[in-house]
Amino acid sequence: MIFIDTYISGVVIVEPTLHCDGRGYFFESYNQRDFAAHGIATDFVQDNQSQSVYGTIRGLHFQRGEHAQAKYIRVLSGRIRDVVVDLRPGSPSYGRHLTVDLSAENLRGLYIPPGFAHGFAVLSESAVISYKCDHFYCRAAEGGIRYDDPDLDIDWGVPSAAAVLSDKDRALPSFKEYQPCC
Ligand SMILES: Cc1cn([C@H]2C[C@H](O)[C@@H](COP(=O)(O)OP(=O)(O)O[C@H]3O[C@H](C)C(=O)[C@H](O)[C@H]3O)O2)c(=O)[nH]c1=O
Repeated sequence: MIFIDTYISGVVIVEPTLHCDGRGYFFESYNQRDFAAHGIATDFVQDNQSQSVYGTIRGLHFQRGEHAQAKYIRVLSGRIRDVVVDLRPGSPSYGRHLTVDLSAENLRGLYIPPGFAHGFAVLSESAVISYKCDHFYCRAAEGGIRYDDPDLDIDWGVPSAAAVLSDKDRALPSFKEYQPCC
């Protein structure tokens, strides 16, 4: 697998090595040794999977403090625009965001270290994503920032009239209002 560093330190695109033959293809979708060789120590404890219809925006979410999660996201079907916002105190890219389109066609994965708000928008009719987390879900530690925050000004690739969000996400605070600590 090939690791592509991005302009936000620690956020890495992962391109698998495909092995094709007359039956189809095979690739290693995750390899702890290869991640470590790229300087990414991983100890994932939970796998998540979600399916969403076109226009769904899930996020921007994070877990606070000791519950902060590193994630490794892949798309099993469809296409998404994945978005990360750097919330790491003191980071030179604090408050900057990165968008990466991931799909079942490009097979790209995205590794996100702890300290980021994460979300994605579904650009295809439907999308199924699968992602690894290195800390367990903790509802009490959940936080978030609204997807349409004017300061972040994120292009989700979905017209706002088509956006499908949970009530929880519609009620998230702005970047200015969110409380980063603890
Ligand atoms: C995240 C999570 C949720 N849940 C339960 C809680 C709710 O009853 C239900 C749906 O949760 P939620 O609406 O928070 O799901 P998403 O909007 O997909 O949240 C995720 O969206 C963005 C993209 C993320 O990166 C996070 O992993 C996560 O916040 O699943 C669990 O049981 N375990 C979990 O790990």
